[in-house]
Amino acid sequence: MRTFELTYPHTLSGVDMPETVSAIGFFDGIHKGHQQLIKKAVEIARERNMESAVITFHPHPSVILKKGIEHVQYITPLREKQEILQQMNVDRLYIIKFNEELSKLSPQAFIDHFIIGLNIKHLVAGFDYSFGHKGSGNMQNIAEYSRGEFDYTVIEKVSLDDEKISSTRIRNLLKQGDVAAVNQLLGRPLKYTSTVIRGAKRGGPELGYPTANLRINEEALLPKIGIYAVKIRYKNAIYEGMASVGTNPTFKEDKGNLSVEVNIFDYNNDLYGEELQIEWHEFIRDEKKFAGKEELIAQLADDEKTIRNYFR
Ligand SMILES: Cc1cc2nc3c(=O)[nH]c(=O)nc-3n(C[C@H](O)[C@H](O)[C@H](O)COP(=O)(O)O)c2cc1C
Ligand SMILES: Nc1ncnc2c1ncn2[C@@H]1O[C@H](COP(=O)(O)OP(=O)(O)O)[C@@H](O)[C@H]1O
Repeated sequence: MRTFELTYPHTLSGVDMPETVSAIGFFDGIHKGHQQLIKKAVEIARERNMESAVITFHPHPSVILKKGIEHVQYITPLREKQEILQQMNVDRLYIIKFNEELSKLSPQAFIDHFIIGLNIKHLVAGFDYSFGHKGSGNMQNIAEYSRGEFDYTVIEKVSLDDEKISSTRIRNLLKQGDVAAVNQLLGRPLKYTSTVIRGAKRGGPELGYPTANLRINEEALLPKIGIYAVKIRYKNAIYEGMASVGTNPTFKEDKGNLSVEVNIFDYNNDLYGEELQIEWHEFIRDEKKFAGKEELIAQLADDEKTIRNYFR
């Protein structure tokens, strides 16, 4: 997959670009609905002997339009989005960096610059996709803007349990800690990739449960504070383990600071500076303040038992 970072105006010339079939959208999460849409673009590209493409936006337009006030966290940070699209056999990824001027383009100017201008011959988008100033262009009136240069496919609402699959629904489930339901909507386990940093050096020596502390990735959404059954990918191997998202209230010196830590089962080696990928599988319990470390240790032993059973 080739990636192109564009802004408005971009300097790519349509005549030098291959003809593509392109999916367009913000696609946070690349959930099952998004997947249908992107697969459709890849499929039509194949039929027409064209390259497949995805047009997306980064950062989220609201970051630009609210002048940096809002700090957006993503279900799939950009790097993960790229990995997933690559796996879906997308040939070209156009990442558009939103700006004030772009937000003011008329629907016709948007289409001329970013669709016709990138030599897109077929566009695939969701039924509720909109474009141009204040979103006045949409998939119902897009034919008025196409100048006969491209045609399009509209993907209807994709539901699970009678409710639309959407990034908002996934964000709400994450706030409730329901990672199992999130995984259903994503069609794969939710992931969190980061680097192991040093913690208080308490887990191994004092508790008998070493925990790899992950650097907080400001761009990534986390499930709510609590304890989770997880799988850990490290150097092409997969381990089971238990993760804590929280502030370690039992130890007041950690107070207020959010940490993401994971105890990896059947593993014993230095991980400082290494990159791990956590897959969230199930919410186990809320974080608690224990009277002392003996009680926390007993709870950790119990969590381990619960989680080993869960994976069995
Ligand atoms: C599975 C798991 C469950 C945990 N549950 C709690 C908890 O309920 N309350 C709490 O104060 N800390 C909890 N912790 C966090 C520990 O307090 C923390 O991992 C320990 O203090 C080690 O910190 P360190 O890695 O900075 O040395 C949990 C950690 C793990 C891995
Ligand atoms: N099974 C394991 N799970 C997690 N970390 C482990 C494990 N075995 C060894 N380690 C190492 O031990 C470190 C955690 O030990 P810990 O005493 O909790 O220190 P820290 O407070 O610095 O995280 C990890 O960062 C990793 O390098």
